[in-house]
Amino acid sequence: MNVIGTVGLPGSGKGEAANVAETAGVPVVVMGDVIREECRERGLDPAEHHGRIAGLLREEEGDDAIAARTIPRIREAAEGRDVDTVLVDGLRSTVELERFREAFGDDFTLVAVHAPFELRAERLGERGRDDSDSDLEALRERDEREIALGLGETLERADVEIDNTGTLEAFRERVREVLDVDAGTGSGATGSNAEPAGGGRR
Ligand SMILES: Nc1ncnc2c1ncn2[C@@H]1O[C@H](COP(=O)(O)OP(=O)(O)OP(=O)(O)O)[C@@H](O)[C@H]1O
Repeated sequence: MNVIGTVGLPGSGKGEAANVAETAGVPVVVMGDVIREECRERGLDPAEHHGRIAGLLREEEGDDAIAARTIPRIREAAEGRDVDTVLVDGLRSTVELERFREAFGDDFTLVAVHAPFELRAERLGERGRDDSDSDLEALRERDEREIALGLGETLERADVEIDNTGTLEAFRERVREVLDVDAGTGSGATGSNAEPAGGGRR
């Protein structure tokens, strides 16, 4: 099984990469889902407590806690499906990277998605998912928080780099190349069980 992890600063294009994977029938495991689930188990609203619970999990179970909890989900995502690639969205630190390398060895590939600050700010502003993203200062703070967690160092240790400074279509094509899937049929090297691409975009 090939496990492809993505890493990138806020707004770099990780979510888009995950959309491309899903459209091509490649299962996507989102590390943040582990935290959302933990929030619910503790009776807390994830929208409000996500950051605090992520920190708490790391304190209680170690810096690799979220990666450790994600590993069985990755294996489950591939189980019973005619796929041999799984995409993992949400790596944040080298500790997590090491945990994945330990679990999957050479089958783990870290893909860094890069886009400059101004472009990310513009794209996040356009998306309107989070009002504060249109505020450059808020994005700068988010960047700093992520870098403090170890995201910068993790980016530097990527196996594959994707530059997301061109069109969305060019980016999607590059992601398909890295995932080794086709746009048209969703079949590619990951198997034939995939849904047809094209209409599945969120
Ligand atoms: N090449 C591109 N051209 C135009 N828009 C893009 C491009 N790449 C991504 N976008 C858009 O920019 C926004 C941010 O991208 P995306 O959500 O994939 O980032 P992200 O890395 O997942 O961010 P976050 O960490 O905040 O979740 C999205 O609306 C996405 O559709």
